[in-house]
Amino acid sequence: MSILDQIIATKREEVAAAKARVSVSQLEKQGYFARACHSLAMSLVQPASTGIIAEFKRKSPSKGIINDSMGVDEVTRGYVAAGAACLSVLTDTEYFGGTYADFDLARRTNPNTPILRKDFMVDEYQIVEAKSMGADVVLLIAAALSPAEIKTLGTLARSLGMETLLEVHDQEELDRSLGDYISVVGVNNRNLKNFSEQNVEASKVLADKIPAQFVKVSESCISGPEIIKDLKGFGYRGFLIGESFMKTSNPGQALTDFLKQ
Ligand SMILES: O=C(O)c1ccccc1NCC(=O)[C@H](O)[C@H](O)COP(=O)(O)O
Repeated sequence: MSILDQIIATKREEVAAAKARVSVSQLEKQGYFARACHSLAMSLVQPASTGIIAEFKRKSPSKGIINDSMGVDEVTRGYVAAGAACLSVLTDTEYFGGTYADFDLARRTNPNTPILRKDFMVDEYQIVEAKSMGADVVLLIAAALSPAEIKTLGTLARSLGMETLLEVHDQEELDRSLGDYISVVGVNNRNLKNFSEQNVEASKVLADKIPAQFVKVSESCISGPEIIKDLKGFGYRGFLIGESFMKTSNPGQALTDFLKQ
């Protein structure tokens, strides 16, 4: 069983437990459910946008502990001050050390910035939950979902006013997953089945395969500003970065330094 299969199996158990605790109709009455969302796509295409989607990430299956000493409020405030176009906040606890409380604090700290709920979405319940948490964008990972599941989850997310970030790693995933329920296409440079790649080749290979109407985002393994310059030449407008910032003692400053070079 790959790590992705393990994560998805755990996620299905967690969702079943969450459904037993809080019903969909309760979710629809609470939190930020009625809030209007910010647009990730619009934020990325602004002429002055940095394109950076800055991630709060404590640990990961590929790297282990990255940063377990800093708070989400301090880190995300630093990211936004440095010019992040969007925040990404992990809500998976088991594998990434994120929590719903992290998301809530990021939302309250940064009311005017789009925030991606970074988790493994496998059930419509999580889409409603994301809206009630105050998410603007949800992630749909093609390696973990069938085309029918992507359509169902994406259609629901869009009907609730959120955007969808479709994540693919190769052309087969891209070709079977696109639809009008997808807002933005992200190429994950990391192969989630075996963590083999540590470069951004996947983004380069897929750049001209992504239809022009979708804003392109490159995700993972972005270790320096020169890589962003290179990817911009391939048409990328968004750059999802976690570890490079989170492994420093001041992630906001690390983003500032990235943007200066
Ligand atoms: O990061 C992992 O090890 C990982 C393992 C299994 C599934 C997903 C995983 N990462 C999710 C991500 O998409 C990254 O957190 C995100 O793109 C930022 O990547 P990085 O800049 O390399 O931290």
